[in-house]
Order: sequence, then structure tokens, then C-alpha cells
Amino acid sequence: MFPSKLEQNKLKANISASYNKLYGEFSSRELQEVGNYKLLNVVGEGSFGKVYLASHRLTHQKVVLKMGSKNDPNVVREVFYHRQFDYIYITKLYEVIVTENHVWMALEYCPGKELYDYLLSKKHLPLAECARLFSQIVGGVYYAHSMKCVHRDLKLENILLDKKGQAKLTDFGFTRECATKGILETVCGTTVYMAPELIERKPYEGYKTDIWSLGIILYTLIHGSMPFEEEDETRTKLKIVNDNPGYNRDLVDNAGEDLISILLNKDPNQRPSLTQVLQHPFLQPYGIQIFDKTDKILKRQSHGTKHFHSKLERKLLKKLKQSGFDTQAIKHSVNRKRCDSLSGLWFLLVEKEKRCENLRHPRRSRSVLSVKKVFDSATPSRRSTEELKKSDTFGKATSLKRIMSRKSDTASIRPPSHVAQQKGPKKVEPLDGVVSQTSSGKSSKRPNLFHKMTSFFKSKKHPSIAVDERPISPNSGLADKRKRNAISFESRKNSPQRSRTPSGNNGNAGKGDIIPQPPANSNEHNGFDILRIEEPRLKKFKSNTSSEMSRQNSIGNFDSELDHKAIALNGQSNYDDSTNDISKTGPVSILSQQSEISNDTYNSEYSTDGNASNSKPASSLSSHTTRNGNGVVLSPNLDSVDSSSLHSRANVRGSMSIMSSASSASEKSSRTDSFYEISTASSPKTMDLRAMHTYSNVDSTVPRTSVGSQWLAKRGRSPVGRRGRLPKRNISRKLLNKNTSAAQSVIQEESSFDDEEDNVELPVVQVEASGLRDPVEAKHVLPREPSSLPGTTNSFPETPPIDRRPVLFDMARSLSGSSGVWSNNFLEDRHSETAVRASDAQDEHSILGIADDEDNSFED
Ligand SMILES: Nc1ncnc2c1ncn2[C@@H]1O[C@H](COP(=O)(O)OP(=O)(O)OP(=O)(O)O)[C@@H](O)[C@H]1O
Repeated sequence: MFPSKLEQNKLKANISASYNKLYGEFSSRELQEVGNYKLLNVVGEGSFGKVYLASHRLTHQKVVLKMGSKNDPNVVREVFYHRQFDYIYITKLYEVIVTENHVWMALEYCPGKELYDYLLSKKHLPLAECARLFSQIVGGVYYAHSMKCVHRDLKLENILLDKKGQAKLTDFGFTRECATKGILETVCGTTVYMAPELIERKPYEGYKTDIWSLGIILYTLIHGSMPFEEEDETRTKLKIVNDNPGYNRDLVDNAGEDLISILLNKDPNQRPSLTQVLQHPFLQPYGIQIFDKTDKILKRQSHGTKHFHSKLERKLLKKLKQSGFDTQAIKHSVNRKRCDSLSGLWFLLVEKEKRCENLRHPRRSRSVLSVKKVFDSATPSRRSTEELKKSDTFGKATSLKRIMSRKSDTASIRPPSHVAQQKGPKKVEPLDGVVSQTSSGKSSKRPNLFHKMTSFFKSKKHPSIAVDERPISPNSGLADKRKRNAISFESRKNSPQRSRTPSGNNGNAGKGDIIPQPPANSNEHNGFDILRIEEPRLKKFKSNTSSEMSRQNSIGNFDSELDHKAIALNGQSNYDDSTNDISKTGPVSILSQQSEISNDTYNSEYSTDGNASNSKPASSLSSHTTRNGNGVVLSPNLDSVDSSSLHSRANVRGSMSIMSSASSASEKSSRTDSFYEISTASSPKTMDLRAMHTYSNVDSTVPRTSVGSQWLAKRGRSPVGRRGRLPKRNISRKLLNKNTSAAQSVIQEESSFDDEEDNVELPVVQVEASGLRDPVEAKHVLPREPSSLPGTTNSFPETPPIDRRPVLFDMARSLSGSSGVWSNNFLEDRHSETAVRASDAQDEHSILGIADDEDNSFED
């Protein structure tokens, strides 16, 4: 029967509503989904675009989606290297989605954000926490170095904190491999983290510059300020080259100072290897643990026993098979590091399974933790006694006998005696962030279980001690984010150091302070803190542009002629300086437009063909008069720090990465490399930049972002963004006939192996097993010769003399077919090594005692 008029109208309305809804979705400017991911909210902003928190539709796992331009070689570089890494202290890249214009990276979500922000909120970190976090950072770098990759932009902003508070290395946009080239020329990184040899525009060993940056990071974590940092960038550079850092003896102990000083050795050859760093007393016990675990992981990965071997993974694979999934395809994707939807699904499923497993079978350590948590909350400052009485958990889990019989976490990771012997504020309590401030402003151990219990019972007796209501002024909620970041908890009685507050009035509330109202009966031990807002000491470096690098050229070499040339050429180019808009021309045109600038400024400095250098020698640095102007960063506020000490005048600032146009011909030639393949929506050809553009052999000096510093300014993300530095990032592929490194690990060149049978498992990393030491032995032998270990190429102190004759490097390179040559030779090497290895693999596997169900991850 034909529907009535009313029904017809209803139907019409329904159809048009759903049509409009669909149309609305299509035409919506707001992205809601990318691939299998549902966008939830923005968690950050990268140089190119927003960074989203997203949820995987099938597994409901949270990831971060970072967008990049498809035309940006840096993005290709980042993906290419990042996907090779599978390590606990490096953010995991699950999947890469290529759309028409963009590349989306699905990354492990690190809710702790950047280490920079964390440090900012803490002012400076207790030594124990520094040791823990720094060991993890070094672990990440050690892993990358063992894979023959250098990061080249290590800084606080590129270290994220995951939900467990573990440090994770990220942002591999400047990374390059060093398997084919030991000595690099391209100046890249962030000025304040740059090694002197980079500042001086000397050819440099990538590993060693990373080690320097680690020294800067450690110094900054401990001091809350940077070792070499001035208002003027030129002065900063002068300091880096000429000065030694100053140490605040209230904050750093002997071991810490020793480690910083060897990391920040001006002579790159005198810097320690990462093996030595991890074994340094300051980092114990974390360093050794991480070293051992990392070596295990590297060995396992080198044998291709990385995936599908654990019990959990096998079970999961079986389930997927039963559900009709093509498990062969999944295996293929994962083993080839394709970073496509299949491998993304796999990794996220594995993570989900692991989490479920942990929930089903909590480890013993977890129960200890939960007991600890109860007692944490039993401390008066956290929960009221009434709440605790009601707490079921407390009633069930904390019989005195049981608790006292448990070994506390603290005991299990007691610092070495040398650390324990330190006096006062240098005492180390190696639990995560557990060093509290006493009323004297000094770090002190957080109370152990016994103390917590005592204070709990005390608080029952004298409930007035419970200071649940921290005296925060009513306007504290209105404090803007900057100030909130700068909130520091200070003890009631300020220490001499802490009394140097911005107001400098020794306890009187200064401008911006929240007026403290300590309870009358508070005492030193009840954990009462005064919430104080100060002018932040830490400052993010505002954008430092690559054009500035060009204009400033090498430190001490402000050649006005070059400067003018660069500016003139900038004027010629289509690049609109005033608007920072390069979108009209795109990176390719910029590249070609900028070629002369590059040649004039950087390339001649140390090009591999031996051109005369434009740069003045390093020795001129000390006598050079500095110049204001380009790259000037506003002076940080220097309140709350001791003006007499060198270090306290410096402040951490957000830092902008730079890649100079100083590429040598060899690095430039790498633009023609064609080994990138991202197997997702786009064909490899789409990603093959050579197919899209013919790059000139030059680097750009296009500014990446505008200059101008503000307190807590986020790194500049001008419209230029990454694209500004886009043309500056090049990589070199070059075959070295001899490999001086003890470790033989190299990055997998996927294109070289793509045609092989699925079941032929070539190791992703090849690590010379003989070079690896017995992990047990490691615990007893300190320090150890590093040269035989992975990641210790040319390592201190047995660094083989570096052949700096540039012409040799050129000889091995074919500009047109470099990647082919590289791949072929490399392939041969690999085949021969694989053959030898195959016979040893089984033995080594059993020697290592790698359990089948062991996974790669580990917890500290
Ligand atoms: N895995 C992650 N988990 C949580 N937040 C993240 C993650 N990755 C990035 N972010 C957030 O996004 C911001 C920008 O990311 P990121 O620095 O990697 O972008 P970028 O384009 O590389 O920027 P830049 O080139 O300036 O370093 C970070 O500051 C951080 O807050």
C-alpha cells in the first residue's frame, strides 16, 4: 500500500537528514578520522601541523598522530629511521598513513609530555631522578648508535615521558645513518646543545656530537639551567667553544660533575663512549641495568627473534588466524617494518594483550607497589585519616606484619655507597621523583614505610597535622599556564638558595607569589609545602632559524659581505620573508633559489672537494667581538638564582633545531637516494622525492621560523615550519670499503630486500656478537673498554685516527646511483655475514638464554 502523505514526509525528512549528515561529514573542515584512527584532541603542535591524540578503532588503544608534509624530506627521513627502532626508550612508531598531501605518523602516546615541561615544573631534578631519566635517555641513544644512527638533535624537547614516567627519545627528523659515513658535515641541531666542533663548522663524528648533547641535557636536568647560554646566540657559541660549565655544588655531587665534565669535553675524541657513560658511577644502578638489557635486546633483534616468539604473541597470532586474518601478511608487514595498517594493528594488539595480561596476572612487584601506594596515601598530606579508615584496600592489604616483611622498592635499588655517602642535599633516593624537600630546602629521603606508618598513626593522634588543605591563595586557579608550570613547592623555611626568589625578600611574598599561609603547628617533617609561583627559570628556545645560521655563519665569522649576499639572495627568491610563506614556491624552488647562499656561506667552509674555507679558524673565536642582531634571544629572567654563579645565570630555553646548509657534496647527493619506501596508501614512487623533484645540490638557508623569545615560548612554528628546514636535511649514502667499527649493526635497507621470499628472515640489525660482553661480567667490571661494544665506533679512548681527507669520501660515492651501489655492496656484505651468522645463531640463542616467551620490553 502506498504510504500516506504524512509517512512520506517523515521518510523524506529522514533521508534528507542522513544525507545532510553525510554531506556535513564530507565537507567538514575538521578532521575526525585518519585511517583506522579516530582523532580525539590536539596534544601538541609540531613544525608542520597539529599533533593529535587518537584512538585506534579496532583496539581502542591510544596513539598520537603527527602530521607531516609528504613533500618534506625530513618527514621521510624521520619515518625511515624511526620505524627501524623498536626499543623501550624510544617512542614506538606503529603506523604511517600517507594521504594525498600528508604523512601521518601513529606514535606511541606519551602522556607525560616533554621532559622540558617536566623539568620546568620541577625547576631542577633530584640527583636520583636525574640518574634514572638520564640512563634511559642514554639507553635510547645507545640503541640508536648501535643501529648506526645518530640523532643529531638531542634536547629536552625531544624526550617525552610515558605514562610510567620513563623517558622516550623522539623526533628523528635530523637522524642519519653512520654506517656509510663516519664523518659528517651538515650542521644541524639546536645551538645550545651543539658541540664545539659543530659550532666551529668542522667535520664531525655524529656519535660524539650526540654525546656532547647528552652532557648538556644532564647538566640542565641537574641544575635547571643550561651550561652555555647567553642572551646573544653568538655569545652562546663563544661560550660553547671556549668556556667550561660552572657547577652548583648544592645541586651536583662529585660523580655527577665528573660525568658532565667528561661528556662536555671540548675534544670529541676525549668524550666517553656510551658504554662508559652507562657504567659511570653516577648512573648506577640504572645505567648498568639498561646497558645489559639493551645489549640483550640488540642481540635478539639482530637474530631476527624479535616478533612472534613470545607466548603472548603466538597466542595472539593463533587467535587472529582463527578469526580469519591473514597472519602471513601481518608477519610480513611487521618483519619488514612496513608500518602499515597491518603492523599497526599487530603492535597495538600486542600492547593491549600485554596490558590485559598484566591485569590478569599482576606481578609481585605490583602488589608491593600497591601497598606502597596505600602508605603513600596514608601520609597526612595526601589523604585524611577518615578516608583511610574507610579504605578497603588499606584494611585488606596492610597488616603491619605483611608490610614490614616486604622488601621496599627503595631497598632494592639502593644507590651505590659513593652516592649514599654524600652529604645533605646530594643524598640520593633512587625512587622516581621521591626526593622531597625538607624545610631547609634540601633534598631529603622520602620517608620509608616505617616512617609513613609512624606518621600515619601520628596523624590519627593529632589530626591537625594533616595538611590536606594546602595554603593556596584563591587566585591560584587563575594563574596562567606559564605560571602553573613554574609552580614550585618550597619548604616553609627557605634554604639559602631558595631564598633567592624573584622578590629577594627572604620570605616576604614577592610579586607573583602566592601568599603562603602555613599552619601554625606545621613542622619540618610533616611534608608541609608552601606553594610558590615564581618567574620561570626555564625557557624554551624560541625559533632559531637556519637563515640565521647562514647569516651568522660560523661563530666569529660574521662576514658582512656574506650576510648581505644572503639577504640579497633571499630577496631574489620567491620566499617572502615578511610573511614567512613558502607555500607558493614549495621547497624545491626554495632549494634552487637558495643554492648560491649555501655555496657562499657554508659549503665552501668544508666542502669535501677541498674548497678554500670561508670560515675563520676556531681560534678566532675567542678574540671575536660578538654582535647583536640576528638570532638574539631575549634575556631570561634571572630571579631566584644566584647571580654570582655562572650556571645559575643561564636558563633552559626551548630550543629550535637547525640544519645548516653546510652539507658537503656527499650529503647533498643523498637527496637522490631512493631507498625510501613507505608501504601505505602511496606508491613508493610517490614517496620517492627524486621522482618528484630534481634537487639541486644545495642546501637552503630559508628561515624555519621567526625569531623572538618569550618566557616559556613554545618553539616557534611559523608557517614555514619544517618546510623551512626541509631543504636542509639531506642524507648521505656512501659506501665505505672498510668499517672501522667493532659493531656491525646497520639499518635495514628495505628496498634491497623487498623482493626476497617472505620466509627469508634477514636480520634487521647485525651486531657482532663477539663484541658484546657477558652481562653478568658487566656488573663487576667497571669501567670497561668500550671499543669492542656496539655503538662504540671510534670510541674513546681507542679512537682510530679519522681520515679527514674528504676526497676519499667522494671516491666511494656515485652521485647518480649512490643508493644502488650502497645497497648492492651492502647486500653482499650482509649475505656473507648472514651465512656465517646462520650457523652461530642457534648456539648464541641458547647461550643467551632467550626464553621464547620473553618480550623486548623490560621495566626498571
Ligand atoms: N608521542 C607523543 N606523545 C605525546 N605527545 C606528543 C608525542 N609526540 C609529540 N607530542 C606533542 O606534540 C608536540 C610536537 O611534537 P614534535 O616536537 O614531535 O613535533 P615536530 O614537528 O617534530 O616539532 P619540532 O620540529 O619543533 O621538534 C610535542 O611538543 C609534544 O607535546
